[in-house]
Amino acid sequence: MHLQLPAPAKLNLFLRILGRRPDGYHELQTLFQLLDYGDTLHFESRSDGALSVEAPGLDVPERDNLIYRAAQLLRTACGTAKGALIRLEKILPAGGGIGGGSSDAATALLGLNHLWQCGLSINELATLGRQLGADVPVFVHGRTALAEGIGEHLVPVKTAPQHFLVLIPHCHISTAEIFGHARLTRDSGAITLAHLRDRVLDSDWLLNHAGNDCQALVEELYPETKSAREWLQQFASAQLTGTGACVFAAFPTESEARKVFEKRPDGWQGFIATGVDTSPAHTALARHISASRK
Ligand SMILES: C[C@@](CO)(OP(=O)(O)O)[C@H](O)COP(=O)(O)OP(=O)(O)OC[C@H]1O[C@@H](n2ccc(N)nc2=O)[C@H](O)[C@@H]1O
Ligand SMILES: Nc1ncnc2c1ncn2[C@@H]1O[C@H](COP(=O)(O)OP(=O)(O)O)[C@@H](O)[C@H]1O
Repeated sequence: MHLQLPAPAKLNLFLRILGRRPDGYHELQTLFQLLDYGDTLHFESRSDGALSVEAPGLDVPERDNLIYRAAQLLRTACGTAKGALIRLEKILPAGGGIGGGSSDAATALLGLNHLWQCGLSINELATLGRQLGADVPVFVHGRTALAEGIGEHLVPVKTAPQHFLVLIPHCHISTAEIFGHARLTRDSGAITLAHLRDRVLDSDWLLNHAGNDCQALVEELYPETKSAREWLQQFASAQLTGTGACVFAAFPTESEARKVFEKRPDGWQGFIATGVDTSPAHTALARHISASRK
């Protein structure tokens, strides 16, 4: 059987760091905005039980690929000896703060749970995904959401329809490096969830008041992220996503976003994407399941 599923990117429309836990992880408040843009995974089931992941262009050994690790975890959890060939069409930059690796892992869990008929619930898949990274559960649940804890307490929200211009500076930023840095702001006051929920439709409030606590440090360590944000800031409020490196701004229409994108300096990379409430991976899997029942 062949199955093709998207692995969408996310943006952190704001990111507040409330403190550090004894295990070194940080308590956050963030808004994960899912996008209609991302990688694609192609799955083929294999009868010989072998598992392989092809990821042309991605400089990660096969066994370290989050897709491979997700597949192994799922095989153990559901006690199957079935195999698969998974091919990754990678367009999201690694270390960009847009969740590419985490989303690939989540799509692998969703796709293989179906292909291998494991029958795990979304909550069970999210718990497995958490072992791979703090960002994996939001992609498994597949809803744009406010997140607390280390990103695992999720409250789905609807955001204003928006088109995002995302710039990809030429640097790869390690999440662990930023969270381990002595000068990271990690004492933001918590905002109550109800208060946050009232403001998710207000993009100016999000960008101007909620902010991203990683941004000042990341801009100091990686000045190319600052140059990208300052350039974008000429046209709309612009901000870093996650621990970087990507920066983004929101526009009411796609054509406004595109007009600004076309003005970017030579050699600058990026993309335009629309915010979505539901993950395209969930939509595509539901469509596949309903088509195969006919
Ligand atoms: C903070 C976010 C916001 O989206 O940054 P980005 O990676 O997207 O930039 C994510 O939640 C990251 O999630 P993810 O990239 O899956 O993180 P993990 O692999 O679990 O952790 C990488 C490292 O970051 C640190 N870390 C991560 C999440 C967190 N809430 N507190 C932390 O201190 C830990 O040091 C950990 O060793
Ligand atoms: N399928 C994958 N796609 C991208 N990165 C992966 C993948 N599997 C493992 N990785 C590793 O995970 C790291 C973080 O990737 P990614 O999730 O794209 O960045 P970020 O957390 O900044 O959004 C990469 O630098 C890479 O070493």
